[in-house]
Amino acid sequence: MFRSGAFVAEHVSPTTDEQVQPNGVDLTLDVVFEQLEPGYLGRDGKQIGDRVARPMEELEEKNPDTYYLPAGAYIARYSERIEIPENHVGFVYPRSSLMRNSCMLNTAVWDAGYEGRGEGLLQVHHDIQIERGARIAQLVFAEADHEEVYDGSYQGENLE
Ligand SMILES: O=c1ccn([C@H]2C[C@H](O)[C@@H](COP(=O)(O)OP(=O)(O)OP(=O)(O)O)O2)c(=O)[nH]1
Repeated sequence: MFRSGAFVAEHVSPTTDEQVQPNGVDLTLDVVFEQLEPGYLGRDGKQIGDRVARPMEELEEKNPDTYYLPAGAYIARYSERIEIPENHVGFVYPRSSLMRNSCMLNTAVWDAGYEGRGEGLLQVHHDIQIERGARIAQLVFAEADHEEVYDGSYQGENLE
């Protein structure tokens, strides 16, 4: 069973009322990165290729914190700290308005016990402007059995 947005919100911080949806919680954009160097996935290890934060365009004075993203692939970091509670698994979907603007967020599985500010693959198929802090995604929780909790290399990532 999928949990309510109100339940998900107990595990996402900070959140505003606007972010809490019937079935999940909207996540907002913090930083957009562009990968510069090849990564590596081996049988025993992995490496994330070097990346650089995209500059923000000062398009208009009233709206300075805006990314102008030409078509391409980017890594988007979410602003919110997320905890996946035991007996749950998390999934992130793109916000429909992102998709309707010819862009997509590709995401992986969020494991029980994970805590951090995670990332997603932002695919831009048509140039788009996204303000820092804009809602781009939605996190949902499903109940799930598991034996252990997450203890991988991304545990606690991007928490200051
Ligand atoms: O779209 C996603 C999906 C997951 N995560 C977070 C939560 C998840 O629990 C963690 C690790 O994901 P995964 O287990 O797929 O990573 P891995 O590549 O297998 O690395 P490791 O074995 O170090 O965990 O990354 C994200 O930030 N974005």
